[in-house]
Amino acid sequence: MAAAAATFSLREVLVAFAACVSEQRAVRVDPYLAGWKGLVRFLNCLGTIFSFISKDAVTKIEIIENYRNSDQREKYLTVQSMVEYELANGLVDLQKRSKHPDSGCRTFLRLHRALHWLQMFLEGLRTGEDNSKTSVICSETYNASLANYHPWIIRKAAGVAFCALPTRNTFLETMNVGTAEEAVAMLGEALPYICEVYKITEELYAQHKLLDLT
Ligand SMILES: CCCCCCCC/C=C\CCCCCCCC(=O)N[C@@H](COP(=O)(O)O)[C@H](O)/C=C/CCCCCCCCCCCCC
Repeated sequence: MAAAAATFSLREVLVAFAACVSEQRAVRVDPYLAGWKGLVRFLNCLGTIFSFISKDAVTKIEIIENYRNSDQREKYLTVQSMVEYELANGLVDLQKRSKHPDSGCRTFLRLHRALHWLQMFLEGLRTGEDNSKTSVICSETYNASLANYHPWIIRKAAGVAFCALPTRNTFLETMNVGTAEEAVAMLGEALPYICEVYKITEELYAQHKLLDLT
């Protein structure tokens, strides 16, 4: 775990999410994906029991990266331009998944919902007692957010994986920031950026009635 953990840096994740919001309050896709990639690296340090989660996150990241590497890459520069482009060109399955099963809007929504969980989880870690259990913080925040969109079998598998999480202090020390106290301070620095990205995206998706894409 120690060698793999060395490749993760909470600072890099913070910098990525800090770079997401433009002066016009648009959410830039590239740093958003870079933030998620950093988080997936961290998840991979925690053991193979989390592989099914990181694989799904990587699949979603790659779908959007493919749009960013396509001829239409400029349309996918920000979440705002992606929504505008895909809606204007009928590229989103609004009722049920059919002709455009992996639209940018649908795929981004999955990461956006996961960002809500992340926001609550990091806040729980930040404010938790020294001896609190990461597994409890994780399952409580998961049940209050992402679990609402997952079938029983995924919820069950996630619940089993959470039991393998280390204690809060070991978890904080794995973040490569220094002591647990220093990691808590950096979480306090990172959270406002993550919250802002979440809030802007949530408003955009609500405005276009995209929050329930199946
Ligand atoms: C700052 C460092 C500390 C925090 C470290 C957190 C690391 C988290 C890294 C990645 C989180 C995973 C993001 C998962 C995205 C899930 C997207 C999703 O909801 N997918 C489902 C729906 O997709 P479609 O079928 O509609 O295409 C899919 O069914 C999900 C499958 C996999 C299971 C997802 C379980 C998510 C649990 C999230 C908690 C992660 C626990 C991390 C422990 C620290």
